[in-house]
Amino acid sequence: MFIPTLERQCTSEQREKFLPLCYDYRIIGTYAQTELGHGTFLRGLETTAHYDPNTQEFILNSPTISSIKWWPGALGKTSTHAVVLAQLYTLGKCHGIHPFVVQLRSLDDHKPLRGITVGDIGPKMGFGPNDNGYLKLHKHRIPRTNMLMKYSQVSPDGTYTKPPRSTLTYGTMTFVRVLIVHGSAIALAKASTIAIRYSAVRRQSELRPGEPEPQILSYPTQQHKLFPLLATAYAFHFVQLAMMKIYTDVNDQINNSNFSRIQELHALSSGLKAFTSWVTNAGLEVCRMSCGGHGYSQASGFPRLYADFTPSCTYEGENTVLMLQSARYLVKCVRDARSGKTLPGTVSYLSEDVSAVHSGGSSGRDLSNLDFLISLYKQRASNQVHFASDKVDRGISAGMDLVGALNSASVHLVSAAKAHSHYFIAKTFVESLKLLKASSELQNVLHQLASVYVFEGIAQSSGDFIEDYILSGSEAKTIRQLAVDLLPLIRVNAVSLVDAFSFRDEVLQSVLGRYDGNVYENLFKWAQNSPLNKTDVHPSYHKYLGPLLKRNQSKL
Ligand SMILES: CCC/C=C/C(=O)SCCNC(=O)CCNC(=O)[C@H](O)C(C)(C)COP(=O)([O-])OP(=O)([O-])OC[C@H]1O[C@@H](n2cnc3c(N)ncnc32)[C@H](O)[C@@H]1OP(=O)([O-])[O-]
Ligand SMILES: Cc1cc2nc3c(=O)[nH]c(=O)nc-3n(C[C@H](O)[C@H](O)[C@H](O)COP(=O)(O)OP(=O)(O)OC[C@H]3O[C@@H](n4cnc5c(N)ncnc54)[C@H](O)[C@@H]3O)c2cc1C
Repeated sequence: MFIPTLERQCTSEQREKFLPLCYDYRIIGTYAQTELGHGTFLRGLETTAHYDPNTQEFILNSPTISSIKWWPGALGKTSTHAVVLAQLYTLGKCHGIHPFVVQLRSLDDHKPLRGITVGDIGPKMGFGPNDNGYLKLHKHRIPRTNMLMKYSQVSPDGTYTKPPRSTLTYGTMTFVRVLIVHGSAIALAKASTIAIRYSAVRRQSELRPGEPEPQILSYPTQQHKLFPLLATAYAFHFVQLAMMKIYTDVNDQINNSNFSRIQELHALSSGLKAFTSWVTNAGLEVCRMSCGGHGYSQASGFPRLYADFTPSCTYEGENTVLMLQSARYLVKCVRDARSGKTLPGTVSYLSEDVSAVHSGGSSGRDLSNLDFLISLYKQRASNQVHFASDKVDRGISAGMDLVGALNSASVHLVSAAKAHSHYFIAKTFVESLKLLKASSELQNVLHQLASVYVFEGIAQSSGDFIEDYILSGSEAKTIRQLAVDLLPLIRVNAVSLVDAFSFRDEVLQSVLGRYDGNVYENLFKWAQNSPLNKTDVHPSYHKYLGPLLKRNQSKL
């Protein structure tokens, strides 16, 4: 996050000064925003940067315990520098949070500089090798030119020039949220690879006495746990490509001083970051449990995969908070549509009339037709956004201010943003396959995956579709069965579909997910390396167990 911030928020002189140092690893940096007291509420950050025109320096200070920076990755022991987000004061006025490059440690002996107290925050649930750190600043002075000034400036006499948009400071977070959509796709692909390969190796239970034990991958229930997640990993792959394309397009526009799509990008990236990381987080646990007892061993790779992935739901914007950000934009779009404004691409459907139950056009309600089903996802998203939006309007009519009305409708707003994100993902998956240049055999296999994704998505949220009369109960049941019918077809290619992710064994770090399938022999080898097995008789025997056993035996 250090380098992306410099790349986005430096002036050209600052780029020339800082970036070569970073690219050559002459300095190592971190992004220090979150404090003990505040992570989500950025306006509440307490670190201050007071400008002193006499020396042309900023004085950085952590005025309270709650203002100590807390969590930044590699801050504790590794980083020599940080981008510190602090409340800017100049000529007696506060101008909100701004980014400052702060040197933390000497480049000669790595000792913290005067005015800097820095350290590691202690062990976490995962991320063991990362020294997430704390930082307390005591009247620490930095040159004026260390404030990142691409968008807002403080001139030598202290005059402040505000940015064209205050949220441009948040640009790095948007970028990393887009990367987390990609990270979700990767994590789910890894977990599916481990679980599906292992399920092809593992045999368990005789269906009928005397029959060979089937591979557990042959059980429909096992397929029903894993194949929708495999399909989801593929869906997330295509959606992260689409998200990155939108990000790049909007970022290019921003670089040309066109800020018209910032809000759309913020809403979409926030919704997709939250949706994909929540689904992946839950999916990793399903994959682990689908491997039975061995899934609980560190040898499976799941404990580390889960512990390292799960903070994705929290960092870079806590998921509920981001869903609310996304919903806030959707509500605004409903208002804009009602007042006759044209809505941008990803939300244009909110101005369509989807209130009538969809007839399905000339082909009728063909429940296996993906285009038809995507139109039902659209209808569900639109209904939920309008429902939540109406709740907000009713709150305002009842005398609440906008903030109060949004807060009181927030449970519905989160559902609406989830439905919007789900529609975007399902639509993107189906549309991406249409554009893919692939053999008809491959298209066929990918179509099966897209179908199971779309069918299962409806089956798992059937209440939403039935509540709003988008589907009848019997239609929802039919779609649930269509998903089940696909499982044996996907079974044929399941191992190839995870092999296609092409994770090397060193990357998966899983005995269960080994490419060669040689699981049992390697589990046995892995266990030999347990520290407890260094000696045949463990030292604890001599200290505790031996005396206990001997004392009790002598009583006999
Ligand atoms: C590997 C990773 C390691 C992890 C690293 C980290 O975690 S690093 C730490 C990561 N930390 C976090 O991620 C912290 C999470 N917190 C935040 O990002 C924000 O403070 C907030 C989103 C909660 C908004 O707070 P708020 O309610 O106080 O509101 P406000 O006054 O701030 O904004 C008002 C207006 O700004 C709009 N807008 C907001 N963001 C963006 C954006 N990115 N783009 C464009 N626009 C944006 C918003 O829509 C609204 O527009 P409107 O409706 O007025 O037209
Ligand atoms: C592994 C890891 C790495 C990190 N790396 C960095 C880093 O490099 N740099 C950095 O600066 N930070 C980093 N962070 C900090 C991270 O960005 C914050 O923890 C995150 O943004 C969440 O903020 P919070 O901790 O204040 O959560 P809180 O906001 O306190 O969330 C707690 C609960 O309150 C709810 N809540 C909060 N506000 C609202 C609201 N307005 N409406 C409804 N519900 C609300 C949330 O939904 C949640 O359930 C890291 C964190 C972790 C875990």
